[in-house]
Amino acid sequence: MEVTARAPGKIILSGEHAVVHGSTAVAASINLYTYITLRIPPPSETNDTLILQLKDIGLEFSWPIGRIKEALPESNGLDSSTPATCSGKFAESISALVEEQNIPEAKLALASGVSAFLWLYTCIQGFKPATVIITSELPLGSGLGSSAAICVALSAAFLAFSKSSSLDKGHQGWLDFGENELELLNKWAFEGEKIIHGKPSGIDNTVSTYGNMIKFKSGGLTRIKSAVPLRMLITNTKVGRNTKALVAGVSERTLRHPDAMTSVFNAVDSISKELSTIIQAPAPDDISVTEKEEKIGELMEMNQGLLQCMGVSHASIETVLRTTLKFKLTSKLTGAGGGGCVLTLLPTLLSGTVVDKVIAELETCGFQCLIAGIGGKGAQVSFCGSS
Ligand SMILES: Nc1ncnc2c1ncn2[C@@H]1O[C@H](COP(=O)(O)OP(=O)(O)O)[C@@H](O)[C@H]1O
Ligand SMILES: C[C@@](O)(CCOP(=O)(O)O)CC(=O)O
Ligand SMILES: [Mg+2]
Repeated sequence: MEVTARAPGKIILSGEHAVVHGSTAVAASINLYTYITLRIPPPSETNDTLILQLKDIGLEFSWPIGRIKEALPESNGLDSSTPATCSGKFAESISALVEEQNIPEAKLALASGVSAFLWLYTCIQGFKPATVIITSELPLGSGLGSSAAICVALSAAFLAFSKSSSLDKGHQGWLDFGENELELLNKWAFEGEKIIHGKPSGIDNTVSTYGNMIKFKSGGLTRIKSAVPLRMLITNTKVGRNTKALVAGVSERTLRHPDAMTSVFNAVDSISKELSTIIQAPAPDDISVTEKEEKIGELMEMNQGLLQCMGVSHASIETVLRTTLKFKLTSKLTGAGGGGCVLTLLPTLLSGTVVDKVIAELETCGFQCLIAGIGGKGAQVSFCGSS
């Protein structure tokens, strides 16, 4: 039996970090995906191992099923239709299973992703031998939601073969999940994100699960649709950072300055609500499109200022802001900040020559630029390999 699942990365148009503290945020999926292939051998095969291959990273991990049973005896009693949190004893046992794999020092950041894999696999699939292969088009730890995409794709692949799945296994090509199944896989993915992020808001796994564009607040989503296509340049500063540490840093600042930070979060909430209204408003002609884009740019600039207040900007991000401003373009960081990726709004009437010049200047700083498609499909599976 074999299934491949895919889940997209995302950009946050406004509201990162503040969304962890209850503010509204707006996010969209992008057309870069993480793929998970799950191969369950037939019962006649005697291989009694769980294998995890990180294809593009060139690493393979494996655990004898007996070792997993010994470390996590209780996880088999969990029910795949009731998402469970990996805490206390479970978290210690998962860490021990990951430590035994001796992940190379330089790749230790992967440990939390491997932990999320083990948790989701044992809870949803139990103690079956299998091979799980991960590939990703997303840069890891750059603000494009690779952690959420892996958790959503893992949950999608594992749930596709769970007892409760009603998916048509004879379907050719990519298959969408039904509403109830999406809700369940989003909840499982959130449990995986908790292992990687500590205190995620849930926006990343939600937009990766449902795709398109969403407004998100305190765990609740509203699907939104942009009335005009949005074009964003994504610049990867290639400065590595870790979402968990940045989220914790903002929480510590909030403890030190609760009143000031509450005001910052309230301002972000207003920005996100206004942004979502503007994005959805019809723009019948070029003038109204331009006016709309100017407002979006201004709101992005205001959000960036507030992200600086939260302490999550970085010298590399400031370099991108200064460079794009020379071309009268507005930018903001996206995701957790501290390096990672920056979004630059590319107005509809901006000429291709200017775009090329901005990209060339950013690339001379050592950054990497891409223009991703915004707002595609969310989690999907294919029972006959990827298509
Ligand atoms: N393809 C993958 N394979 C293994 N781990 C992954 C993969 N994608 C993401 N992860 C996990 O997610 C972490 C990055 O998540 P995070 O710091 O939230 O940044 P982002 O979500 O913006 O990429 C990685 O360090 C790793 O633990
Ligand atoms: C900073 C935050 O708002 C987004 C983090 O996104 P990313 O992991 O940097 O892609 C955290 C969250 O909402 O869980
Ligand atoms: Mg993440």
